[in-house]
Amino acid sequence: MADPLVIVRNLSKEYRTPGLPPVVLFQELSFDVPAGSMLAIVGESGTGKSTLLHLLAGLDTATSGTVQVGQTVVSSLDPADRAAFRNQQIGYVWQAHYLLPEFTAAENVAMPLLARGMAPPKARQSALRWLREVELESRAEHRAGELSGGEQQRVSLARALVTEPRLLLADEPTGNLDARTGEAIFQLMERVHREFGMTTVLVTHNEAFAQRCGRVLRLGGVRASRETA
Ligand SMILES: Nc1ncnc2c1ncn2[C@@H]1O[C@H](COP(=O)(O)OP(=O)(O)OP(=O)(O)O)[C@@H](O)[C@H]1O
Repeated sequence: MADPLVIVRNLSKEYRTPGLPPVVLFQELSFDVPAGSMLAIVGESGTGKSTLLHLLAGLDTATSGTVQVGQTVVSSLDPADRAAFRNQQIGYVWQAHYLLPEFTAAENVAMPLLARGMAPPKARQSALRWLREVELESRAEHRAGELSGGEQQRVSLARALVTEPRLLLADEPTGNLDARTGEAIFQLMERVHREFGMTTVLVTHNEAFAQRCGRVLRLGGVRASRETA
C-alpha cells in the first residue's frame, strides 16, 4: 500500500447559530487517502460531502481535528498560506464549473498558471496540452460560454490539472450532466488517474461511479462510516 497523501484525524465540523440547534455534520472522522488512489465520498444530501472537500482543500476550517496533505498540516495554516497551498498542490473541479464565459477555453485553462506568474506563451502551451488530454483541443479558441455542459466540465478538469497538482478534488463533476456525458467525464477522470497516478477524491451521488473508484467513504448523519477507505 502506498504512503498516504492525505491524513485526516478526528475531524469534526458543526455550525452553531445562536437560538438554533447546532448542525453537526461529522464527528471524529479519521481516514487516509493513499498516494495514487481514487476515493469517492458518498452520502445523502446535506451530510457534509462538499464541506469535507472544502476542508481537504483548505477552503474552510474544521471545528476540531486535523487535515494533512503531504507534509502540510492544512488545518493549521493561516488564510494566506492556505491560498498558497491550494494554488501549489490542489486541483479543484467545482460542481458549477465557474469558467469565465467571455474567455476562451484556452484562456480559462491557462488562468491558474498566469496567477502563478508564468509567462503567457508558456501558460498557453500548457493549457493547449491539457485541452488535448481532455480531447478538447479543437475547441481551444471558443469562448467557454459557447461550449456544451460536458465540454465545459472537460475545460474545468483541464484547468484543475494544468498546475499538475498533487491532489485532485472534484465535487460532483458529473452531477449536472446527462448519463452519457457523465460517463465520458468519469472515464476521463479514470484515465487521468491511471496515466498520471493522480490522487483523486471525488464527491458523487452515483453509486456505480463510487464503486469504480475502489475506495468509498460514506457520510451519514453525525456518523461517517468507512467502507473500503
Ligand atoms: N454557515 C452554515 N450554517 C449552518 N449550516 C450550514 C452552513 N453551511 C452549510 N451548512 C449546512 O451543512 C450541511 C452540509 O452541506 P454540504 O453542502 O457539505 O452537504 P452535501 O452533502 O455536499 O450536500 P449535497 O449532496 O446536497 O450537495 C447542509 O445541511 C447545510 O445546510
